[in-house]
Amino acid sequence: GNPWGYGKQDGPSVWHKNYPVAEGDRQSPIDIDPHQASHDPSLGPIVLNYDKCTSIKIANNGHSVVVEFEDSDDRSVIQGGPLGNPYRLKQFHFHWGGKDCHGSEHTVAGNSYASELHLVHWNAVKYKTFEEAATAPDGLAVLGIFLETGDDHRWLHTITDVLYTVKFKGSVTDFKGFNPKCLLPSSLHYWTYLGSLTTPPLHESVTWIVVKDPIIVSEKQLSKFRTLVFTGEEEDQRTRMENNFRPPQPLKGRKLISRRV
Ligand SMILES: CN[C@@H]1CN(c2cccc(OC)c2)S(=O)(=O)c2sc(S(N)(=O)=O)cc21
Ligand SMILES: [Zn+2]
Repeated sequence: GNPWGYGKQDGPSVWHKNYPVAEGDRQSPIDIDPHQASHDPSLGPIVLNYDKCTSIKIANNGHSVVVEFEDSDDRSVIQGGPLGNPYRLKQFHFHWGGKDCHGSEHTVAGNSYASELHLVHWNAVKYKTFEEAATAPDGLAVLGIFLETGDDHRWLHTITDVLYTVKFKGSVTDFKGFNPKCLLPSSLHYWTYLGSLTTPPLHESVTWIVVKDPIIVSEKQLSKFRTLVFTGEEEDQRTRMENNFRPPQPLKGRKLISRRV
């Protein structure tokens, strides 16, 4: 079975037993209090160079649905903002709830969104491999985008229409030609802080960049994520994939910085 999950026995409240860093000083997600954020005028805009990005496959890893990218060169990078150099896009995935009232990992003034999209990037300037970067304090940069329910999202269909092909843990499907730029809101006003992976191994290696404006997706599109299961096809247990989010963690004195566009 899974070494960790989101259930009673293996969920976020017991992760610290196998991953003691869960109680560390820079854990994620956090509750974002917009009034606590300091404005840093020297903080520039986030720049996404995704025009040459190459998506490869979509997979169910038993925790979420993940779209993987070719990351053997600098064809798709994020830079600017708090980042000292370009970080390569490796994958994106989602977290969502069983109902629309919760599902995001970061919260804003205590409020949850229905889902949260994470675009995971790594510092290939300083580190030779993703795995090495994933354990370094400046190794990863994750762009977080909130999803709120409302009208249909015109591009999310490209993903929700193929979710039935990755229903079970371990399933993978070719997924080429998808550019995640179509999943971003128009304004990239963001908050940034130093944190961690929100899943085991919970490495404290992430510069978080959380975009303020949500994208709007329909309840019907979101419900398709809940047709995935945490379990493998060979298992007799079918556990619906939902509520795959970690609750907010203590800020422990960290500075939250905000950048208005
Ligand atoms: C299962 N969860 C993912 C684990 N990953 C991973 C894969 C391979 C090695 C490794 O550490 C050495 C980590 S990851 O870095 O791609 C990320 S980022 C992330 S989130 N929610 O904080 O954005 C979750 C995961
Ligand atoms: Zn995530």
